[in-house]
Amino acid sequence: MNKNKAYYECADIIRARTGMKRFRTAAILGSGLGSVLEGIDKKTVISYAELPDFPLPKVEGHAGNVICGEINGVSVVGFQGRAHLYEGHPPQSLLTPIRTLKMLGVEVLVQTNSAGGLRENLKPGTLAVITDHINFFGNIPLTGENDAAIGPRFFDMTHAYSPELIKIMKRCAAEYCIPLKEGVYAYFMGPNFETPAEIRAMKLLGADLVGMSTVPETLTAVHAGIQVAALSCVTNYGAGISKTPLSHEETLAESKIAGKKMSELIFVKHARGQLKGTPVKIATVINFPHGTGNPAEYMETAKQALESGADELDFVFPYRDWLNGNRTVAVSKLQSMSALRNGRTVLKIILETGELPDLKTVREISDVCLQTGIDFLKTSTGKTPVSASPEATSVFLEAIRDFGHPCGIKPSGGIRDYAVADRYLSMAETAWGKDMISAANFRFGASGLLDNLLGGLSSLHTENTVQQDMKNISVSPPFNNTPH
Ligand SMILES: O=P(O)(O)O[C@H]1O[C@H](CO)[C@@H](O)[C@H]1O
Ligand SMILES: Nc1nc2[nH]cnc2c(=O)[nH]1
Repeated sequence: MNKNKAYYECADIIRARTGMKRFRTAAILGSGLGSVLEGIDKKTVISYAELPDFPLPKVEGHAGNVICGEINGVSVVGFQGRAHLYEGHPPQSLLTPIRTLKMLGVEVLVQTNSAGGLRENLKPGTLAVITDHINFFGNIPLTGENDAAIGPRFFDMTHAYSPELIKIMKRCAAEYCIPLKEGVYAYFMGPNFETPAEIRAMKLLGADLVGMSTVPETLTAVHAGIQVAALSCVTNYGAGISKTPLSHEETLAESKIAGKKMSELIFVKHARGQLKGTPVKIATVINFPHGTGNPAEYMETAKQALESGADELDFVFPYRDWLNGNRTVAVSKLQSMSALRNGRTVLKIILETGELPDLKTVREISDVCLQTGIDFLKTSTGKTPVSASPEATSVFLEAIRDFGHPCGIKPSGGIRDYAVADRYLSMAETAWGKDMISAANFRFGASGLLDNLLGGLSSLHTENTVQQDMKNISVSPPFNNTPH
């Protein structure tokens, strides 16, 4: 093998920067899907620009970073974005990323892409596993001199997309309730989207999906003996089927939603794996941050989160519906979310009190939430100019007192120091009695607060006493019975 090839050097750089010798699994994240690996453990980010001969993506939605780390203890190398031939890269330049993976020991490559759907059931937002592809464009990375040390001159493509990996993907999707379709991907070089006649022709030929990527990488990986799985996120119907003109903006907007769905699923599941056997609870936000999400999508996300092991859901109340006079719509969305819970789910409702016009509205929405039987009233997302306020918290406390059934409160957003936190805590103690406050009915939502609190506490107590205090907070009973 020719040791001067750039992919040796790229692999050496990745090994040196990460301190990891070998990676078993790799992922290529397509248009708008780059965020899928953001939350992996032991993350190292390396720009493609630091790697010799690595083709740099020139199109929006392809960040151009290698992200390395671990998921559930498995070493993973991910490419945030890819170069496409339509950007003007010589076909052979696409060998470098895949052969770098080969040099790193990668055995399985999972590709993702954004694609057009050619069938009714492949509508925007659908995820589909690729079972095979059609490629009429001869200009692929493997034309030219063959490197026999990597793979043979002629190679078999009968099972280009590993049947074993397809089975595993389908099994995982079923296990985690992810609707997953399948299809044959037709490769067009782009950069134009297809004509309606091309789409009709592709349908006749047996294609289900259409896109401008993935195939060059699949060919290069199969040649190198790497197993390939590929997942399309359908961002639009193909030309002529779609009612609107196609655009990259649409691709990015749709893939952002699906990408979020993919990563939420991966990371709730991941968090459950990491936290197995510990008392730490897993919560995820739903309909976040504006409360204006598509119900079909956020219900699906919530369902998947629960299936993946989430303990708690923080649902943003559709307050804009409410403020626009669509109160019934807002209440029905709340009820649907509440109905999704299993026996142990804790449901917190974020009212976004800083966006509500007055305290009367805070009270009206609090009452509706309490009647729905939710577990916590939470003030804010932290994403609006006004977050938690003592006034809104006081309305929560009154509403819960008047309702007569246990429900917790969670002031959230903008609470950064001990003194402010203490004020909220004192309000709850006055309303409910000091001994009645526990983690089951009083929480803070403030990522910046913990260090400040621990700092404050440790100046008053020894470390052991602090731990004892924290334990006491979480075990003392809330009301006569726990929140439902
Ligand atoms: O396949 P990826 O790179 O995900 O992106 C797809 O979306 C872009 C068009 O909007 C094209 O690059 C097409 O191939
Ligand atoms: N070629 C092609 N690529 C896409 N990427 C996202 N949608 C499409 C599409 O309809 N056609």
